[in-house]
Formats: sequence, C-alpha cells, structure tokens
Amino acid sequence: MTELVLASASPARLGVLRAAGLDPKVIVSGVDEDAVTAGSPEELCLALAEAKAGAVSRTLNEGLVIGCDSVLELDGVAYGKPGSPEEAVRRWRMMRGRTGRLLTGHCVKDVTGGGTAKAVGSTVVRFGTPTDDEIAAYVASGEPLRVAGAFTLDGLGGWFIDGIDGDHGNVLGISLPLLGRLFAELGVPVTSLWR
Ligand SMILES: Nc1nc2c(ncn2[C@H]2C[C@H](O)[C@@H](COP(=O)(O)OP(=O)(O)OP(=O)(O)O)O2)c(=O)[nH]1
Repeated sequence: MTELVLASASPARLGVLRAAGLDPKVIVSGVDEDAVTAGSPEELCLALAEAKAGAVSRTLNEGLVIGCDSVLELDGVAYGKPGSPEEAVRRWRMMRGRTGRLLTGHCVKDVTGGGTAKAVGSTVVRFGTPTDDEIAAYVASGEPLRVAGAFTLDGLGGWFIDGIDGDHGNVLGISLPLLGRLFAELGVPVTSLWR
C-alpha cells in the first residue's frame, strides 16, 4: 500500500480525507507562509501548497505527499487567517453582503516516482449580512482567527454564509474531486487508497 502523507496541521483537511476513506499520516510542513509571495491569489495558494508538500516530501524516501493552502479572494486580494480580532471584525464588515472566492491550492508529490500534480480549486462564497453585534460575537468565539478568510462553512460561521457555488470540501480546505484528478494524473486510482 502506498504511504499517504498529509502535509498539513489542518483538522478540517484530515477530517475530510478520513471521512472519504483515506488514512493519511500527518507531517506538518512548518513552512513560513509569509516567506512566499506570488502575483495573484491563485498563484499564492498554489505556491504555498507546493512549498508545504515539497518540504515534507524531501524528508521521505517514498509515498504520496499532499500539500494544501486556502485563501479568500475578494477584489483580487488574497486573505488568509486574520492576525487579530480587530482584523477579523474589519474583514467581516467588508465581506458581509458580498461574494468572494475561496481558493485552495492542492499539490501532490509522488516521492517514489518523482512526479508532481497541482491545481487550484475555486468555490464562490456568498456572505450573509451579520450585524455588528453578530460579528463581534462571532469574533469573540475565536473561530474566525483560526481559518483562512475568517469564516467556516461547518462551524459557527455557517450562520453567516448564504450559499456557495462549487465544491464545499474546497472551502473546508481540500477538494476530493480535484484531489482525485491529481492522483489520477500521477497514475494512482483514488480507490486504491481507500482503507
Ligand atoms: N472546518 C473548516 N476549516 C476551514 C474552513 N475554511 C478554512 N478553513 C481552515 C482550513 C485550514 O486549516 C485553514 C486554512 O489555512 P491554511 O491553508 O494555511 O492551513 P493551516 O494553516 O490550517 O494548516 P497548514 O498550513 O496546511 O499546516 O482554514 C471551513 O469552512 N471549515
């Protein structure tokens, strides 16, 4: 059986993969995300995904390594995790009532064969219109500070997301259909990885 490694500290990503029949080993990449720059939000999340997968794959002799990175794109700007409660409030007052894209860069490195497959998943997110008090309560929960774009679909943030167009897993942090296509590109049928 091919060893599968998730180069991510994200509980959401691990949960999506485990629920879908995979049981990856988790090796956090430790990549300094601030050290990576790119020309567009798509290029940024892809470069970060590849940096994470690459950093972990260099420590291994075999296996398939998955790296991901998510950002919210709004008006061409990439937003990761808010660095403070004040930033989270500012962002929500900007986001509410608007539509953005949650972009997740995906990279799979085949350590054994030496191949790399990568792509960006994009999901349109339509934000609700929480009041200032609701935003304050949501930020006080601490949840927005831990996630890219300062919102979740499957947590308290779900009260304030009116809808999405596209893959919901991509918003959680990893898109199964996209990941399956990357595995296929590397000659690995996803069904061969199911537990
Ligand atoms: N449960 C959940 N998590 C979300 C949602 N949106 C974003 N996230 C999480 C997934 C990732 O853990 C995090 C995105 O930040 P990153 O892509 O930098 O990953 P993170 O720093 O968590 O781990 P990593 O850098 O991969 O080790 O936000 C959501 O709707 N639900």
